[in-house]
Amino acid sequence: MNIAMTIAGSDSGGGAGIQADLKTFQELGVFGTSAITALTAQNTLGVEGIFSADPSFVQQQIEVVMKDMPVKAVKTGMLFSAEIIEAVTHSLRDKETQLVVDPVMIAKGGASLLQHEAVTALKKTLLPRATVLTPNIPEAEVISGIEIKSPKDLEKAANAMLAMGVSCVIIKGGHLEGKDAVDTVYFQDGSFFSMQTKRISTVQTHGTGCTFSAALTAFLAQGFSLKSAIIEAKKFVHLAIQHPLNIGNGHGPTNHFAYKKLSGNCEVTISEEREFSSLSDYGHAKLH
Ligand SMILES: Nc1ncnc2c1ncn2[C@@H]1O[C@H](COP(=O)(O)OP(=O)(O)O)[C@@H](O)[C@H]1O
Ligand SMILES: Cc1ncc(COP(=O)(O)OP(=O)(O)O)c(N)n1
Repeated sequence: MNIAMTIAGSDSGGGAGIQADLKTFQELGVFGTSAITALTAQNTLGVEGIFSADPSFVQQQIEVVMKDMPVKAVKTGMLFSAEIIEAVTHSLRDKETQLVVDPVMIAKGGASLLQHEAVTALKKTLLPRATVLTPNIPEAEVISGIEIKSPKDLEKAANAMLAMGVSCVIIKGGHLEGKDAVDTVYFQDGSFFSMQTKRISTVQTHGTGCTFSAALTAFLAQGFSLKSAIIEAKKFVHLAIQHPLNIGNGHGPTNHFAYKKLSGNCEVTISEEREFSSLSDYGHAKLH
């Protein structure tokens, strides 16, 4: 049995965080373990409370699991503070496991899930250890310090993040407008591809980033190559958005059952064209 770990915050509403990650692992046939960094009191309308875990207890959760079980891939989500980021980095120091860092900063409702001063710790300690970094556009701007207004800016921001030591950067395009949802993928060796699905018009998008990074982690734990794991994760999140469960009165959760139910049947267009010539509407996409 392949084992994965999520190091993230709990979402009491079940659509994001630890809950989304474990549901995704389960649907993909991977045994899920977890280290909880914070509890949130949250529903589809927003986050009403945050209770941080003690950094030493986050470290203990990771180390107790890892000394007993062969965890093949790890993802991080909400890490909340510099102290928790340092504890996580310390716990993973001698481990060879692949690491997906989803640099969760702000929830859809506007609540801050990462303290402002923790960004430096994220960049200096955790990113050099990461296999893949999965920022959305606003997170990519904060981490890279580059304002993203065009596809050229995306590349500049990705290069700035690759220079921090991460092996692969996926800049997610959920926050753009345009008829397609385009994510761009950059590697240390200079190679690149973009992946594109039809943008779905919906408010049922709570936890899309968590679900995408959890699916990527699950495919890596199963031994998929990095490129195929990324593409399958895109299919998983697309189908989860496309077949909503319609729960709650705000941004509802995505449907983690859809990928398995539909046997992963989803069209993704892959392009290695850096000039985005095949992504005709991308240059016109507007940022939120
Ligand atoms: N409306 C949508 N239609 C199709 N795909 C989407 C939509 N919104 C987000 N996605 C996809 O979901 C994944 C998560 O992206 P995003 O929503 O930007 O992350 P985050 O939750 O971190 O803000 C990406 O693969 C993105 O392209
Ligand atoms: C506990 C917790 N972790 C992460 C998030 C944010 O998840 P994300 O996938 O980025 O989704 P949205 O906030 O954009 O819906 C969260 N809300 N709670």
